[in-house]
Amino acid sequence: MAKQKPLVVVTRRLPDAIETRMMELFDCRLNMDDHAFTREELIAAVAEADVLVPTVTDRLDKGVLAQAGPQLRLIANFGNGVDHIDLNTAQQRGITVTNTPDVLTEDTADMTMAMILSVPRRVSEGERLIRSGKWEGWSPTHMLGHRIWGKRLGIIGMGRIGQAVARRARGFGMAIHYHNRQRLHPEIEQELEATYWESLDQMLARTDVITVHCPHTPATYHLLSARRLKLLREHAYVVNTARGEVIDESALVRMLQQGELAGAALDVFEHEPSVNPKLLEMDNVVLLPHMGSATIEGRVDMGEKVLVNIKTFVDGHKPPDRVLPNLV
Ligand SMILES: O=CC(=O)O
Repeated sequence: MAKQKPLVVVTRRLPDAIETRMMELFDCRLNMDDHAFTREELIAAVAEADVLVPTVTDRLDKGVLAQAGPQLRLIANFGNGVDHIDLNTAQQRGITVTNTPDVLTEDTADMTMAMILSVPRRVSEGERLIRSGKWEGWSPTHMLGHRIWGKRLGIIGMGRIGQAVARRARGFGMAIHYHNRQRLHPEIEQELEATYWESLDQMLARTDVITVHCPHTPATYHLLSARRLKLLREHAYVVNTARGEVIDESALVRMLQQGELAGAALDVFEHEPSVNPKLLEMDNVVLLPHMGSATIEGRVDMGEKVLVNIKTFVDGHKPPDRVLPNLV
């Protein structure tokens, strides 16, 4: 890199310790009021930056990346998912892309487990009742939910997060089923006592709770389509801490409205930050504002990864968490 200190543009506020270190290492432009960048601001950033540190709220599509200056060599994403970045265009332009895997696995799995428990056991509903001041005391038939123990969990996408969810769910007495492009190594499958379904359709028809852990790619867009959602049984629950786009959200809402599903717990949405208003009216739905990896420890670890990726890259080495160029 020609300049001594590369210009690093960071699109959102990061934990203090990370921003401080970032400013020591690089010539940094931070976003002090933490607003989500507009398209114009993103275009200005890619036109100028040597390194861009975006997040999931920045749509780096073909049009934006087409305006990148030749000096933009690295997009060091703060986050695991890179579906907001047009990887084809980045590849054509020879831009390296990194992400922050591993460090958010356990936090996201914890949140997923909380969501798996929350709808069948009516956690949010109960809390709302107390806050409304209308609770009249315990009764044997009041606020009955459904047992989780002994139920079948269907995991779509058995990567790091899917496996971490499987480990937790086994502790809650759930039977683990999964669908993945590739079958797990037999040793891991055995350790998790997991049943592999090559056919997603077949798994959907046989499980009680479905949880999504695959990335959003062109191949997984609406993987849970209207047709596939219909394969779920009426008592089934759908949990999503991955990406909203993997589920046909309108079809999901229709089914919930018609009582064709028992409930859903959603941390991600197809058109974030908008949430389908019909979901807001449903008691059997738990809604969270994309908080899967939102722990202080996790966000600091993610920031550390971003620092390491940038530093190794500007020092002329291959950054550890490369999404592009592909490792293969
Ligand atoms: O959603 C958050 C991430 O992809 O890290």
